[in-house]
Amino acid sequence: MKVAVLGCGSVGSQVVRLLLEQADDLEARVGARIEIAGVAVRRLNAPREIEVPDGLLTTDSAGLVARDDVDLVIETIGGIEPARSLILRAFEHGKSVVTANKALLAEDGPTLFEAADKAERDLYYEAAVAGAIPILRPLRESLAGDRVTRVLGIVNGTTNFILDKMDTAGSGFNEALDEAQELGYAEADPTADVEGFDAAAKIAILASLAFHTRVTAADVHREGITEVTAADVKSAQEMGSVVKLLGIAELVPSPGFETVASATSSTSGGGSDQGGVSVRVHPAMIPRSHPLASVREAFNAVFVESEAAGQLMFYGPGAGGSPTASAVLGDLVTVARNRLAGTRGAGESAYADRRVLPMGETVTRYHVAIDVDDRAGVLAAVATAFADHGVSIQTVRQEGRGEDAQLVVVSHAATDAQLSATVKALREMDIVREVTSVMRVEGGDE
Ligand SMILES: NC(=O)C1=CN([C@@H]2O[C@H](COP(=O)(O)OP(=O)(O)OC[C@H]3O[C@@H](n4cnc5c(N)ncnc54)[C@H](O)[C@@H]3O)[C@@H](O)[C@H]2O)C=CC1
Ligand SMILES: N[C@@H](CC=O)C(=O)O
Ligand code: NA
Repeated sequence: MKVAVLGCGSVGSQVVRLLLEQADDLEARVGARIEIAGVAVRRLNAPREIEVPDGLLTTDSAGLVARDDVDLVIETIGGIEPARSLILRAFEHGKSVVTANKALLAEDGPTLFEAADKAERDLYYEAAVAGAIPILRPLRESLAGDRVTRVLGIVNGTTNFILDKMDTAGSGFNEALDEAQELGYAEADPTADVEGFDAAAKIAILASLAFHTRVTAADVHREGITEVTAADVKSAQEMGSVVKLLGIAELVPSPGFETVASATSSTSGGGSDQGGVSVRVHPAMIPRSHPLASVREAFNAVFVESEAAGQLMFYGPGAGGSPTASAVLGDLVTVARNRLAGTRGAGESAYADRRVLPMGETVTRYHVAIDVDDRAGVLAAVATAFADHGVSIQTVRQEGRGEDAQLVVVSHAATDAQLSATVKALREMDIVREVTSVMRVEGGDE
């Protein structure tokens, strides 16, 4: 079998290395030798991490994917174009495709799935979410008989590294970002990481698979970590929590349904049901006892809750050329085997067609730290602001006295709209000097 590799950057170069170094083992596992037909690059003599054998490099990516002798195409160029056109062209010419491209899948996955269906070929993309960690195949295959209710993920290595440094070394945001860039985790332009775009693409892909529906990056409520301050991190520490950038996808029962289980058990013949989904990326405080709190440095983890299996956690390296290439090669073995057997894996499963809730309707909890005047009636006034917006308080503690008095309130679950209206009202109160920290709370009791 012949494989075309598109792109020879961090991931593509490691894919080529593994294809060459492990050719004999791959042959034994697949049942056919996998040879590289060509490696498409932008410039033939650019510096590369590996030496590509003579005659394989080409700048004609469109020609390579259409070649008659090519069976399989690996796309590691990234971005929307020309990656999308090349993948569509590969399907038009009957190739099976493996890609690491989360941005493209999250923006325009359905176009790719439809092309794969029409061509009756495979489209596999394990590397696109959390790098080496097997998470898409478990959702698509291992958990296909269960009902997933929630996915919580630390799916961006750069932001986890920054938040971890702020927590453990007391680093400031910029200092931690500089270190992440020096260590090669962050992109040269780290906007996609720190503003949550990368995590948003990944949680859109996870939500689609977990809930058998279509969720695109545009559906995801997204907040990055640029506003996270040392005060937020300290406030989290004081309540035994840690700040993480979380990708969250959860099944939400429709009004009138008591639980997710009752909503989903109403499934009709066509498979659609009454539950919607909330899909979001934002910083959140989680208790240090939660398994995700132990995910340090640039590691990733995806915590899955399902009705029958209960809680599962998938952990490991979510970025880097070699770990990501491991996931690409795993997919390659599967699609090559399928091709030899004249079959294909499961395609897109989007039968449930669920509504994506606006953030205002999403039920969350807030941690709010407020600098206040330390005098009689202040606590009651603050509590009233919460009550006026229908938000119940779980805990309040006071820190400091006089000029330094601070109230730290953790709410019970309420809609995000109720909670943000409460914070707005607090900011307008005379007794409130400053609202110093507002952050959502996840992973604890409601
Ligand atoms: N680097 C990582 O840790 C991870 C990357 N990914 C995904 O893997 C993909 C590749 O990422 P990286 O290797 O990190 O990016 P990269 O920027 O290191 O490599 C992309 C390569 O594609 C080349 N390229 C651009 N246009 C081309 C064209 N028209 N024809 C041929 N080559 C072209 C570029 O010159 C570059 O060498 C992206 O979709 C990324 O999101 C996924 C998980 C982790
Ligand atoms: N920049 C990403 C790389 C992989 O997706 C990250 O930091 O996780
Ligand atoms: Na993965």
